[in-house]
Amino acid sequence: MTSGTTTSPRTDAVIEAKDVVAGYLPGVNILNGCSLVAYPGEMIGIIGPNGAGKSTLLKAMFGLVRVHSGQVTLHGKDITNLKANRLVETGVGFVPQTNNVFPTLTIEENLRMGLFLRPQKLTERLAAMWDLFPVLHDRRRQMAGALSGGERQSLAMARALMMEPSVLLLDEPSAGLSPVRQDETFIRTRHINKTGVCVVMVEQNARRCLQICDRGYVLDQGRDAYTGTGRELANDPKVIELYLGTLAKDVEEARTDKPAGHEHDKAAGHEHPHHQHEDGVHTD
Ligand SMILES: Nc1ncnc2c1ncn2[C@@H]1O[C@H](COP(=O)(O)OP(=O)(O)OP(=O)(O)O)[C@@H](O)[C@H]1O
Repeated sequence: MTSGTTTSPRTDAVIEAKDVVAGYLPGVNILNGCSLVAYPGEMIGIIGPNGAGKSTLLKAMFGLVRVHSGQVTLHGKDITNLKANRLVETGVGFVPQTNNVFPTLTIEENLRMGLFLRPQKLTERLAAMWDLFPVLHDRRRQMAGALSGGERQSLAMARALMMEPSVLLLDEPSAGLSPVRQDETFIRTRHINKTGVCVVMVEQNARRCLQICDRGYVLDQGRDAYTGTGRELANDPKVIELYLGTLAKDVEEARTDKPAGHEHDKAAGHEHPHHQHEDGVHTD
């Protein structure tokens, strides 16, 4: 567990935001020196109180909110304030929370739109998406507007994946879904992550987010207040006081492989190695 701005000796970051100061209006900063790093293969969750700047951080990483100072890098290359189309070309995929599909286009047309920068790979990428999302293949000629919330979320992710991004930025993928569909979305996201795509997602469902992600960031007032594994965050008294409330107990109860006699591990800082189920759900 670290507190405040994170620095790391590692040099293999996939995407990194360093001390980002950003906002929507001149003179009004929403992010006040916010940092986040995602390493190869990681799935990162961003949680925090309402208005903390979680979505703004994702948007700043995707060039949708002006970064006034600080830097965003992809594989060490500066991508700060690049336009969204350049970022997509470079390897960043972004799925906004709403309006993330073209409702009057078919599912297949939506996926074609996702690859308009590289049409020569269409057949190959469509096949990969049908593999990942069989339900989309079955309904490929239907209008996207006819999809359920969970299916639409799948299509939005598939569209972003058409360009084979190094990192997928997801803004509240479980928003508006029933608990069952939320869980399917989390597990599907973990599955996508296991195909080699780094995932950074903002989530309101902090409990589930901390269970399934490799690491989390707790944002507060536009800063990365805390970072650590889900278990570290869920058990940190300061994080609980700031945001989580009774969450630590919930996360602990969700453990299915809790061996007898390991009660001391519940204390923050007594980490033991992760155990991971095939669906990617951490249960340590
Ligand atoms: N387009 C915008 N123009 C001006 N201010 C905005 C805009 N979008 C967000 N804000 C402001 O930025 C602040 C942070 O918003 P943001 O959506 O990043 O928070 P969040 O942590 O994602 O919150 P929530 O959990 O409620 O979605 C809020 O005070 C919000 O009012």
